[in-house]
Order: sequence, then structure tokens, then C-alpha cells
Amino acid sequence: MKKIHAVIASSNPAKIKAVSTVLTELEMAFELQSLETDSGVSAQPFSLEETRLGAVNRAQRALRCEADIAIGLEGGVYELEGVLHLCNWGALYSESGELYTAAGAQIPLPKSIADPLRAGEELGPIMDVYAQESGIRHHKGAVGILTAGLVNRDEMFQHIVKLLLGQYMLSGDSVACASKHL
Ligand SMILES: O=P(O)(O)OP(=O)(O)OP(=O)(O)OC[C@H]1O[C@@H](n2cnc3c(O)ncnc32)[C@H](O)[C@@H]1O
Ligand SMILES: [Mg+2]
Repeated sequence: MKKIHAVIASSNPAKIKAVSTVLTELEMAFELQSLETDSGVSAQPFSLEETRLGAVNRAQRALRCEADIAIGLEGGVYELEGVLHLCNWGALYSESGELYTAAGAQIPLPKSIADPLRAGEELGPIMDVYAQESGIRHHKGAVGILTAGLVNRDEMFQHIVKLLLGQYMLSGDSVACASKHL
């Protein structure tokens, strides 16, 4: 069975856990490397386009370490009918240069979170103040706080990783097919 070499373009534990959980569930032989890459967008993306681009840039930059696949995951916010929403995007680049993208959960943000975001603060620290906890971005995330723990950030990213890997496996572009019983 060929071992798939995957890179996740972040050192955020919620993102690393999402990828390793999905690869483990798929019973793939894999090696997962974590590599911090520049997203090439602002620290707090403020539109669907910017959030998606952050994920794509991360994946593209992470592929430079000669992996079979590189995955970028990015959280952001965007405005819908006057309400700021959390949004999440993922991108997967295969070693042959094919790009796969997918969006994940979106959920409205309360005004007390949206106001400081509009004033230029980052969501991570705002969430820590809001929930009176520390390092929320690294585990349950805003989505975990806003769903009473029913969907934590790593679970939310797992869904995106499945959407990415599923498209990649279907494409025939995939060492993943050889590495798994598909
Ligand atoms: O180290 P990286 O990979 O950059 O991880 P990050 O937590 O900064 O995550 P993103 O860059 O993808 O997210 C962009 C911003 O939105 C924040 N953010 C996004 N989703 C969040 C969530 O569910 N909970 C807390 N903060 C979140 C995050 O803290 C950043 O300020
Ligand atoms: Mg970040």
C-alpha cells in the first residue's frame, strides 16, 4: 500500500486534527506534515472570496515541499443581509497541480462579536473575551462556542477535508486511490 504524503498548511491543532482524523477514518496509509505558510490574505479575511483565496494560497505554498497533496484551510467572515457570518474554506492541491476547493459551515455572528470585527480586531481574540476562555481558535473555535459545543472547529474542518479528498479521489489524479481500498 503506497503511503500518501500530505501537508496541512498550518500549525493550528484544530486544522491538523481535522486532516489526521479524516485520513485515519479512510484507513489510508499516510504521513502528515504540518507546515506554516503565509495565507497571502489579511489575518482576518472579510469576504468569501478572500477566505477562499487564503485557503488556495496556503495549499499552493505548502505543495512546495513535494508532498502528494497539500491542504489549506482558512476561516473568515463575510456580510450577508447586513449580518456578519463566519465562513470556512478549504483547498487541496495535488502533486500534479490540480486544485480542488470546498466551503464549509457558515453561521451568523452576534452583534457583540461582529462590532469588534468591524473595528478591525481578529476573531480569535474576540472569541476568547466573549467566552472567557483562552485559545479557542485552537480547539472548539467560534463555531463550537456558537453551537453549544455541538460542532467544534476540528469537526467543522473535517467536513471540508472530506469534501476535498472526495473530489480528489474521484478524479483519478490520486495516489490516494492506490493507498486505499477504493
Ligand atoms: O494558524 P492559522 O492556520 O492561521 O489558524 P487561525 O486560527 O489563525 O485560523 P485562520 O487564519 O484560518 O482564521 C482567520 C481568522 O479568523 C479567526 N477564526 C476563524 N474561525 C475561527 C473560529 O472558529 N474560532 C476562532 N477564531 C476563528 C482566526 O483566529 C483568525 O483570526
Ligand atoms: Mg490565521
